[in-house]
Amino acid sequence: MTAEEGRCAVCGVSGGKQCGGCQLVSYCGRDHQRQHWKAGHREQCRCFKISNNAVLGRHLTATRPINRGEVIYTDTPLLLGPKIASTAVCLGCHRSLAPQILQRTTDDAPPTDFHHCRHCSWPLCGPACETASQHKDECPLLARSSNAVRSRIHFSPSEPTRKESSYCVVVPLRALLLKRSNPQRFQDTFLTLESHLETRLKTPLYAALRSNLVPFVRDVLGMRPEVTEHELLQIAAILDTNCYDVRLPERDVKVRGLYELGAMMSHHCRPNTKHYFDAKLRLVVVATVDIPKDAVISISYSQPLLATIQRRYAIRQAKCFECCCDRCRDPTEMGTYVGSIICPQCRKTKVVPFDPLDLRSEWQCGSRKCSFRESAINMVRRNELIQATVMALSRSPSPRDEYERFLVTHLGPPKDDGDGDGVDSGMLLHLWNTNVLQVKYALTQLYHGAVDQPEAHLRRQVALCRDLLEVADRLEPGFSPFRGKLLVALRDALLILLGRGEDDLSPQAAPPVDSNGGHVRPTTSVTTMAASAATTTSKRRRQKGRINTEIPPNTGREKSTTQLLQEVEKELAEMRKSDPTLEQERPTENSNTMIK
Ligand SMILES: C[S@@+](CC[C@H](N)C(=O)[O-])C[C@H]1O[C@@H](n2cnc3c(N)ncnc32)[C@H](O)[C@@H]1O
Repeated sequence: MTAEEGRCAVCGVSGGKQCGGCQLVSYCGRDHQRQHWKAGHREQCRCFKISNNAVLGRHLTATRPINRGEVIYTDTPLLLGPKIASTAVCLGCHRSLAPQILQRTTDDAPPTDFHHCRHCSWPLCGPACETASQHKDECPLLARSSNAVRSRIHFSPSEPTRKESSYCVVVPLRALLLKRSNPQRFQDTFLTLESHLETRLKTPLYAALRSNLVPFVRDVLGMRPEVTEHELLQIAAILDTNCYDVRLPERDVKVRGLYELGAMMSHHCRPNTKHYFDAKLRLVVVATVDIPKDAVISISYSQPLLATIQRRYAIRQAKCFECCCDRCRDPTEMGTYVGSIICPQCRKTKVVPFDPLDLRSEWQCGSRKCSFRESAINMVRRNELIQATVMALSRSPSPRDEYERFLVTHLGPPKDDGDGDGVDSGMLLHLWNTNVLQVKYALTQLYHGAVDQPEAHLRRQVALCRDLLEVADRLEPGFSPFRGKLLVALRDALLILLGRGEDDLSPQAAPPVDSNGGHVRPTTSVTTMAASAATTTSKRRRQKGRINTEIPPNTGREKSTTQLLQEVEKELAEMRKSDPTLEQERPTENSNTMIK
């Protein structure tokens, strides 16, 4: 009985009230609605359905309009366990093991080894985890590998977070245990998931799995009668195509999880949902924007600040398909030009791909008056060089200062090269180029946190967050994790500024470079120069109506600290309602340049 027919799902009488959850069934009144709920609608009541088409395969579509912030579903893991290469992790509770030893280590108590399970020898946090539900069924099988594992996984003081590839056997083994305990579910759910096995078999990873995973499971663990080589590799491929990285900040580790509904989510580079994992490691999917009825419900398998070539490459490698979403098809990437550089020939306009979906397609200067052309491969090489520089900076002893220097070097302090356009012609990056964005985002995480920061740093943080929020609005709008993290960083900087009585955010109110009252560390000149370079260059370019004209002016610049803080707090309060993890992860000095 459908809502359209308007008849009560229980008694068939003309009913006036629709189920608010799915809007697919109607009731004559509350009693029958309750009765129907208990009789099974509880499990069926969803705001989405599984659809299928030639491009996406199976995917989720909305069966009614879904509001921004609504939880779309919560999904329990079908399988969970260590990643293919993992730092030492407890197979019982999935806690990282090295931090526990390091905490106990003192001058008097030198580092020891992990606790090794008394039955199978695999490392665990302690005796209690030997009988944990995750571990107890696999333990007798893993015991057959005890000699090999003891010599391979042990605590190494010089490399406490070394990744160990032996962990690649654990989740496939757990899949085989599912096959034993629930053959129907294994057959009907697990084995129907997409694997891209044929493509994966041609990769070096699968060559390695064939020579490591297969003999380990079939010969060492003695499962030859239960599983063929083909089935084992298919299991590995299904896991690689469908697993989520489950970040467990409080356990200091990332594991992989397979979720039945989660595995039905298709990808979009500008997704309409986000997800988090609750205390029971369930996957919770939340709408980040309003989703109309019948729209595809998507997540992103990638990172928003990567350029199209980089995202498509990463997706092809990890998930074996070519993304052709709106953002990938748009040479300007929703007006952000994340993958572009400024034309090395005319220095006035950005270089964009002729066909962003074709790697053989040329890139060309956006100006019709300029003849500059470059192959995609050369664009990739240029980008890789800059990327390598950024990666090196992230490993330097003082990444924050190095990042600021990078911005000064690549965006340039405002200096005129004399050609009359007010723009330094040496600089090929622009304010929203992928490398610049990665560096700016890393800076927001590095500036975040210290209450005793100099005012110049706080103002810099505010400016960086507001700039990146404009990017977020184009690339991951609404309640996205990217916007959430920026809003939290912005809120904290504004709170400190306000606490110091600084209610004026206009550039004129910023302290001059040389009069910081002893607050500012030697890095300030770089900070201030970078901030000033970014705003002035951008202003000049906008005024010139050429480079960066597509970047809208920061209209909120004149707002007072109080006003801006109120707006940010309001949005965060809305976001928090459906995402308790919003403020969970605090940045550290090691925050890298990637968002997820
Ligand atoms: C997690 S699964 C999603 C469910 C899968 N479509 C199915 O039918 O089982 C991921 C796979 O779905 C397909 N897929 C997801 N998003 C896609 C997209 N935007 N374009 C093309 N294929 C996509 C790819 O084959 C990808 O490897």
